[in-house]
Amino acid sequence: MELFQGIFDSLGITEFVKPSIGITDVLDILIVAYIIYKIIFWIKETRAWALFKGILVIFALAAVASILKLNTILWILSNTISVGIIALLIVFQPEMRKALEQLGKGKFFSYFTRSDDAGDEKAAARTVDEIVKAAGKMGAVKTGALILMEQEVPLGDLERTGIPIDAIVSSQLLINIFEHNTPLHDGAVIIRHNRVAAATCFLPLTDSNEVSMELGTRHRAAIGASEVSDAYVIVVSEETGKISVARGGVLYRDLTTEQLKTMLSQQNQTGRKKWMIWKGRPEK
Ligand SMILES: Nc1ncnc2c1ncn2[C@@H]1O[C@H](COP(=O)(O)OP(=O)(O)OP(=O)(O)O)[C@@H](O)[C@H]1O
Repeated sequence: MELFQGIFDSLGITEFVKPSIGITDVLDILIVAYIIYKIIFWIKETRAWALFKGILVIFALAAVASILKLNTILWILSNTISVGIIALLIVFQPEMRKALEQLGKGKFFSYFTRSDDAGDEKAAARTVDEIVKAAGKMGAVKTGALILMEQEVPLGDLERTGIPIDAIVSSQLLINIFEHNTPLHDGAVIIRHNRVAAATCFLPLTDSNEVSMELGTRHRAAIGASEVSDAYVIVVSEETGKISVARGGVLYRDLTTEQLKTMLSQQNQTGRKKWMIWKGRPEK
């Protein structure tokens, strides 16, 4: 303590106030640390990571400009920062919207809002089987298809661009929907709570320049939809018959039906795990 007092004396601070840390301060620090951790994690998961690195470069530039007293650069930086913040909000509107939706529809609320159908493991497994069967059959005859399986993030906005169906998922229904030259074949099908909610839905196209040039708008729409939601997006290529899945902005290409089934079954397991945590007992 004397050491600190000596330091404070040398700095001209006469009164040394002993800091007091209570349980609320510890809680406060833990919450802030958790929020910062989540934000960094979110940045790394989205397109914001590249932008974040860009911002760091600008900060480094500003520091150098400030040390070297490069007034013109400093003036430009200080006058563009407010415009830059608005531009960030516009560019990352889909990511921010997704983050807020996940917050609102997150684990806590999903426990209370989970419908019986969604919790029905058998129905979910049957849905996966029907989708896999349909994808395999459509791939074999090169019928193009685009199917979204809704997860936590609601797809209401995308659903409203299509035609409501509200029917139990079956491979026959899916094959029929995507049959060439039929009224419902264009666009995407949305599956919610093991039911076909809508068809002919229009999805946002990704603007990522990392997407292979050989992929057309169906695949770009699949990636785009997976960027703005946590849906599993299944694509069957009309050109090659190959099956792909887009998830979190990543396209997993050229999957076998077994791989597709394994991938789609993961969502059931995630749901089951959540159920176990909240209920405190294993699901049968
Ligand atoms: N934004 C969109 N939302 C929903 N569906 C779309 C969208 N864009 C294209 N599609 C669907 O994709 C079809 C066109 O696919 P296109 O040939 O351009 O893509 P592709 O990725 O090369 O797929 P494929 O390998 O099946 O040819 C359209 O007829 C339509 O059904």
